[in-house]
Amino acid sequence: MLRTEKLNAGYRELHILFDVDATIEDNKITTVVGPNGSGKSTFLKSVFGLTTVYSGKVLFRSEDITKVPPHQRTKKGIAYLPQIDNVFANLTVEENLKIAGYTLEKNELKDRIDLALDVFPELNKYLKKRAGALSGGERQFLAIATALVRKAELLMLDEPTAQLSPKMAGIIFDKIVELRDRLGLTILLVEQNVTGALEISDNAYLLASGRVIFSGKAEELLEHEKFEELCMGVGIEA
Ligand SMILES: Nc1ncnc2c1ncn2[C@@H]1O[C@H](COP(=O)(O)OP(=O)(O)OP(=O)(O)O)[C@@H](O)[C@H]1O
Repeated sequence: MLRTEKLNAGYRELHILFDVDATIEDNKITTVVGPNGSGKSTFLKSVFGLTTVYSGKVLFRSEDITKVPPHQRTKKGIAYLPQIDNVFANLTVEENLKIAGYTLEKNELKDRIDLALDVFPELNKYLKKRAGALSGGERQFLAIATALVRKAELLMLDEPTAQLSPKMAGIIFDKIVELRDRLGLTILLVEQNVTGALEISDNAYLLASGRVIFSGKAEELLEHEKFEELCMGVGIEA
C-alpha cells in the first residue's frame, strides 16, 4: 500500500531520516520502534507530508505522493494521528465526528459515523460531551473514530497508548486489531510500549539514528536475542 524509497527527510536543514526503505503492506499492522529521538515520529510525519524531503520517494498505491500536500493525502485515504492535539478539545464528541466528515454528503456521513460508533460504542454516551473532558483513552477512541469517518485506509498512529493505564493500552491494542480484521485497514504504528505493540503486529521496523537497522516480521524482532539492546538503543552504534 505504501512504500518509501531511500527517503531522506528532516526539518529544514536538520537531517533526521537517512535512506529509509520501507514497505507498509495492505491490511497489516506495521510497528516502528526505536530509541528516543531515532526518528519514528519523523517517519510518520514524512509519510504525511509534514517534513522536508531532501531526496527519495513516498509512494501510495504506486503513486508518487512525495510532493502532495497533507490535506490531499487525507483525501487519498491516509490518516495521521499525532500523539496529542488529535481532536478538537472545545467541540463535543458529536461535533468532532461531524467535522471529520464535512466533505461527505449527508447519508454517507451518517453511515460513516454509525460505523465509527459501532467500532467505538463507548463514545455513544459521550456524544454531547466536550472532547477535552474525555479521559486519555476515550480521546484516543475519538481520534481514531474521526479517521474512520474520513474513510482512512492507511491509519498512522503515533503512540496511541502513551500515558494510558496498562488496561486501557490493552483495549486500544485490541481495537487496532479489530480495525485490521474487521475493516481491513492498514495500520502504521509508533509505540514506546514495544512489546505490547509487536505482539499485535505483523511487521516491524527498527530505527536507530534515523536509519532502518531491522525490518521483518514483528515476531522475529520480539524473539531476537538482542531484542532489549536493540529496542533500548543500548549498544547501537550511532
Ligand atoms: N518539529 C521539529 N523541528 C525540529 N526538530 C525536530 C522536530 N521534531 C522532532 N525533531 C527532532 O528530530 C529528531 C527525531 O525526533 P522524532 O520525534 O522523530 O523521534 P522519535 O523516535 O519519535 O522519538 P520519541 O520516541 O522520543 O518520540 C529529534 O532529535 C528531535 O529533536
